[in-house]
Amino acid sequence: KEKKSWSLSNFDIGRPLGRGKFGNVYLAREKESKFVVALKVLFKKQIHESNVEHQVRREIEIQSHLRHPHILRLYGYFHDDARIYLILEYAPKGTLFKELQSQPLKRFNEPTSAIYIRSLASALQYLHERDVIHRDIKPENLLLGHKGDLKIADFGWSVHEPNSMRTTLCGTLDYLPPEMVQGKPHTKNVDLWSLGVLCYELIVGRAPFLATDYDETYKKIIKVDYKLPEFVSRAAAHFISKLLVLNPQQRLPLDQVFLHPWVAAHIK
Ligand SMILES: Cc1cc(Nc2nc(/C=C/c3ccccc3)nc3cc(N4CCN(C)CC4)ccc23)n[nH]1
Repeated sequence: KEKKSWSLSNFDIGRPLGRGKFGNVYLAREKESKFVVALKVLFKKQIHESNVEHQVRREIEIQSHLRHPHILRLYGYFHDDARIYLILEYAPKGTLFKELQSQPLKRFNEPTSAIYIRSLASALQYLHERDVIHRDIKPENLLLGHKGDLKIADFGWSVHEPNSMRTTLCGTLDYLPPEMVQGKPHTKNVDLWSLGVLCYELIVGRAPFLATDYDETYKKIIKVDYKLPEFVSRAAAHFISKLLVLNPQQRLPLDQVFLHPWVAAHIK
């Protein structure tokens, strides 16, 4: 069917949901259908100045063709002279980052964590089958649908949550694998490392290579220097140790992730 062309006049704009480097994300509603969406506004000037036009085009091209329950939908886009607007799926339960912070112990129990990890692994498998890699899977970029189900939302460009200290404090090194922090070419196995980092963070409540400064974090990443607290089960510890592996080729492949006892044990 013919793609409808959208414009700002089709939408009622609601509250801002978050602030990005290239613009903000707003709650919005399409006037005719009353369909609620998230409208991501990117400023052409800033995109041009940061020379990321190609990246924005790539993001739009890739994300608009993806259809998976754990990947946030991009329904369409439009632009005016100053801005590009992305019409995105609205995830009503916010970011996993906020959900993690709202936990009494700032961490999830292992069954909950395993369900999040399993959802992510199925989204990554879908992406890898389509040769799409390196989706920024840190908690700030993961949203929760109305059933609390995970959605990878690739906000892409160094986004600053309204009050998440992380982006300012530790920068984005936390989730990057050794091959990326050393500027080597990266393969889809970077996502396996990030899955391990996320798993650690959900269960422990902080990133495995967290350090006071950039260089400290860098050194810990390239030495794969992390410790697991006592309360982490042996099955979880084993699972994490199979993903946080220096050599990208030796990381547990996604089809093995689903078979690992720690992940398989918590299938409802
Ligand atoms: C694209 C998108 C966002 C989205 N939903 C939401 N995004 C963001 C924060 C978004 C954001 C955007 C840019 C930079 C940083 C954060 N925060 C949200 C917070 C929400 N609430 C309602 C539920 N509360 C428990 C927490 C606060 C709900 C939806 C949110 N659906 N689709």
